[in-house]
Amino acid sequence: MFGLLNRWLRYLRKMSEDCYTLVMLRHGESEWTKRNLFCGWYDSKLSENGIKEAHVAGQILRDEGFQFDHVFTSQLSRAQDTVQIILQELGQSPEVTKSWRLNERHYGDLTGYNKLQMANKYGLEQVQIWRRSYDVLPPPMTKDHKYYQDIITNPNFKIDGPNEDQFPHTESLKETIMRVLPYWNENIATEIKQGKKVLVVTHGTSLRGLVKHIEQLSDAEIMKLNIPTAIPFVYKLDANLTPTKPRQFLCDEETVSKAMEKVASISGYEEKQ
Ligand SMILES: O=C(O)[C@H](O)COP(=O)(O)O
Repeated sequence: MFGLLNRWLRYLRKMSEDCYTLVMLRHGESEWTKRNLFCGWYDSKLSENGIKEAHVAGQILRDEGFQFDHVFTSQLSRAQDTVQIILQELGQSPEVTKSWRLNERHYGDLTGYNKLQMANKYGLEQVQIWRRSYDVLPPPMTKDHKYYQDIITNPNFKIDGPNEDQFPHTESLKETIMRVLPYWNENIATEIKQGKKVLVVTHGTSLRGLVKHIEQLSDAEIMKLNIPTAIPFVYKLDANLTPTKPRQFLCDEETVSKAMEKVASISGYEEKQ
């Protein structure tokens, strides 16, 4: 009887121990983020500042002694270029896997428009609903949209999909999660459970989807989260990939909260038409 109880207690203790470490980060600032434009599936490059941010992220990971076996990223250059810079700083060459399923959410018809100008046109409240609500879709991108051809013909989106039926014309966080989660379960979670040291480098909304799932946040809680560019954050996970501690950003609290405020706000740059 006692033997059985002891074994059961040992099992429970083991389940709540840190088994795995997962590191995630959002790519460095892109040219379009700098210009305060809705970007989504448009393949905007890293800005000069974004390149610097990626170097700093790599240096932080190097100084903290992280070694990675497998990096997962999206099919968008701003994330892939961030990965290359980080690996250069780390002096490591782990396997790198890219998938459209980790792309930023598709921002529909808003793509390419200035966030502040959209707030002036539709009201700040509506723009914030499009940006942060769980399931309100931005208006869809139609074929006559200025950036439709650029996006639909991106050769990177022909490598592992999406096929025609899967190609989005707009996405909320809910639709983003619906394509990110199967990829997490089938590819990323399986690697972590095999003991591989995994780094995930993606985008604001695809990361919010992953954070929502990992931390089991409610629809209301995730609306309040803004993920800063290029600040790595770490999870300690148990055998079921449940966090044993709160997510930890590898940066001082003040810098993280300022960077989060910057992401939340759209009061910055307004383009001259
Ligand atoms: O696609 C974009 O415009 C950005 O990556 C995220 O922008 P947001 O913070 O307005 O969602």
